[in-house]
Amino acid sequence: MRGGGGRGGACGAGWTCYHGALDLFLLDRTTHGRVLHPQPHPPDGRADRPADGHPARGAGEANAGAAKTTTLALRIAESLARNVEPARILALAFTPEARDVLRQRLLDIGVPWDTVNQLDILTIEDLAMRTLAQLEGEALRLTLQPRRLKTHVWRAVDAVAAQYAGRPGSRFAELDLRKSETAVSGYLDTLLRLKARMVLQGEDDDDPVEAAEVAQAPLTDYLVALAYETARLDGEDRAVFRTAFDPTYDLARWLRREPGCAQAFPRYRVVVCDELHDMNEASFVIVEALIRATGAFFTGVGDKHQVIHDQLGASHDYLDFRFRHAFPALRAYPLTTTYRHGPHLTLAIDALMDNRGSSGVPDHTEIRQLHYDTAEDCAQQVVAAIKEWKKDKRRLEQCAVLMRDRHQSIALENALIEAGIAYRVPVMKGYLQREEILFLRGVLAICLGDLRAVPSYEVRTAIVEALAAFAGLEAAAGFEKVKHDIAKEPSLLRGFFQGHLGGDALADAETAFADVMRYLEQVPQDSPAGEVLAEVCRRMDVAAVAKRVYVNPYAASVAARSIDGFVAMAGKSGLGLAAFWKKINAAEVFASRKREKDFIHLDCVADVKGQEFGHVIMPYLEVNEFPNPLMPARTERNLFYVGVSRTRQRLTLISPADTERRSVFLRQMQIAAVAPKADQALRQLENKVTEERAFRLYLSARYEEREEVRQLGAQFDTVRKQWYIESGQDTAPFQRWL
Ligand SMILES: Nc1ncnc2c1ncn2[C@@H]1O[C@H](COP(=O)(O)OP(=O)(O)OP(=O)(O)O)[C@@H](O)[C@H]1O
Repeated sequence: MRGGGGRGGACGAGWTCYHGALDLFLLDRTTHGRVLHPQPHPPDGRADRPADGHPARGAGEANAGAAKTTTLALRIAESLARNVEPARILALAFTPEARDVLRQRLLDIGVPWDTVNQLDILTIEDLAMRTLAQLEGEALRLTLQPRRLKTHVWRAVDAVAAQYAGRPGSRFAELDLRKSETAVSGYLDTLLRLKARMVLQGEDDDDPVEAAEVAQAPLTDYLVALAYETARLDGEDRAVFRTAFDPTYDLARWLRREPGCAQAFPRYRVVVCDELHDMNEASFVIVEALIRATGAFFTGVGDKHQVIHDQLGASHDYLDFRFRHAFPALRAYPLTTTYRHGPHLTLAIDALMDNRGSSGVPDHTEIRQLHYDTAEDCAQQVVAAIKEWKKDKRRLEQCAVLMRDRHQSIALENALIEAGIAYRVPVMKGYLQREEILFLRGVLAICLGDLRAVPSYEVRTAIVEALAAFAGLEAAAGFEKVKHDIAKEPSLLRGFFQGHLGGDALADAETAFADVMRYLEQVPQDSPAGEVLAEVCRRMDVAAVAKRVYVNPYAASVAARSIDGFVAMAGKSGLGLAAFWKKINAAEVFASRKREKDFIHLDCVADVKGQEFGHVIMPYLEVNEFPNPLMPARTERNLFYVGVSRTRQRLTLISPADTERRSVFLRQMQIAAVAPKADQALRQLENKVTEERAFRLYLSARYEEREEVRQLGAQFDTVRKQWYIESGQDTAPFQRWL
């Protein structure tokens, strides 16, 4: 049973390596973050050993890269080595990205593929869906888009109006009931917060005025939330519809009401949970019930500075005291040394977060700063930073461009395409495939009568969907079928939308799309693309349409900025409609080509939690971009921290040439001020390594030779990622690697 996956040079050996790595990890007293063990003994009853022997500290210091995920992977590997069946091990995370990183880390430390596949590695939402399906006897279906929830919110508003409003002298007389896009978004935000915190009472329970006060929600929002939930649950246990997070909430409700439901959880013996800083009340109810019902040995890790989902009720309270309160036998171990980057970045991050951490990596992690005047200039700097990395003979796949938001990707993607640099966009779609841009592509396709030029069937379908969403036609009868018909036979596109011109759907639509269609009918095909798209946006008042489509003002503002960027790009290209259409379709072919190597990652910071890259490039570090003024200041700082702390070897920060316009975070990192202290810390680490080297002989063995050297008695240095033998050891068997 040998390790299947793994990065070149990482542990990569089989079972015994788990013990080797685990022992090394446990004996090393410089680890980081926070590890919680509610039960004192692992499954086989052997006394558990603390990560660093320290008693729990009050608030718990935490840094990124302090081996939290690795600790969980090792805990699982250790359990497997002690013959716990894989099917009785559960690894939990809060986001799909964190779940995938945990899975990859197991492969990295050498757990074989087939064993990893037998483990349950789930998000809490996955677990909730699976358990609810079992309790309810059928698979769950989710409604995912907020705009589809709008009618439910409107009905809830009507229900509240019918029940309370206008009662003279009543304390409900001043209810502020509205149905605008902004109001709907506000109601949905409050609803999510109330559910995440589990503070929404039943309709017949307490006095709603008092309940709203306790829940710290405006009375109107609270009543709308109550009416919405009453309709969603239809007075029954089973939900009439569910959107994201509802499975977690519904399972938590079941468990509170009928604790016996917890018997539906499989009989896990070992449960680990990553990113506990993302925990909210509903998730906590589930995890607590799971631990109690199964009696599993639990290990959880978290870092309070990585709380970026506070709109979902995430809080470090769970990490700090809720677990301790629920499980008095819990033991907490601080993890305070990062193994991801050297002291220069560690100390700059400490200055940013007002934290005290240290580094265990004897390397000078470079922090480079570049500056720009315009968005395009910034994108060119990104290209230059990538080329420099390549020139230094580093792998492109180790390079990630991390943005605050997706609207920034237009200039970046164009610059990458122009420079012939391949890129991957794992969570965030490339800009050409995002809904608001698909809408504009749809406009071009109608104008030129050339949807056929889009090679992918899925993208053609998505274009028709986006056009319908922006035109307010999604709900038109038979649209589902029509959408696929058009994708199969692209020539139907124009006719479909023209068909609505004289008819009722478009004429009555709340958007000005009918006017746009009439404009497109007569626009000359050799018109400049930028002008046509700008006119379409003006006629439609596209910012207002984005608010209707995306409901949430923040999401709408990002979409509107994305559209502005695309129209500006069309204008700057100076191309006519046909030439611009050809150019973007060719760009899409380039961007969506599948590649196994020689590509960089392009993603939003919020979506790369848990991951790490050799070179992190953070562009557009300017006022009004990062921090984003629409979001809470603390969350923005945490998000920036998540971004910079993904770095292993090099961090490139790109900000405006004008110092006034630079992001406040750059100043807060105090990069120059901490450098002398970092130099000193680095020297100490290097001395330590030199001392260790006096006792170690490092081997030049390659990854493929790991088994051979291991069997001959070599050991693996996880920091240097290199095999070695002790100085007194017989060197004869190792001559060819010395
Ligand atoms: N004992 C160790 N010695 C050397 N390297 C280690 C050790 N433990 C972990 N690492 C390496 O340190 C890096 C960071 O580890 P890991 O991803 O587990 O940290 P984390 O605390 O989960 O990070 P984050 O929360 O920021 O995502 C990884 O590359 C891992 O292989």
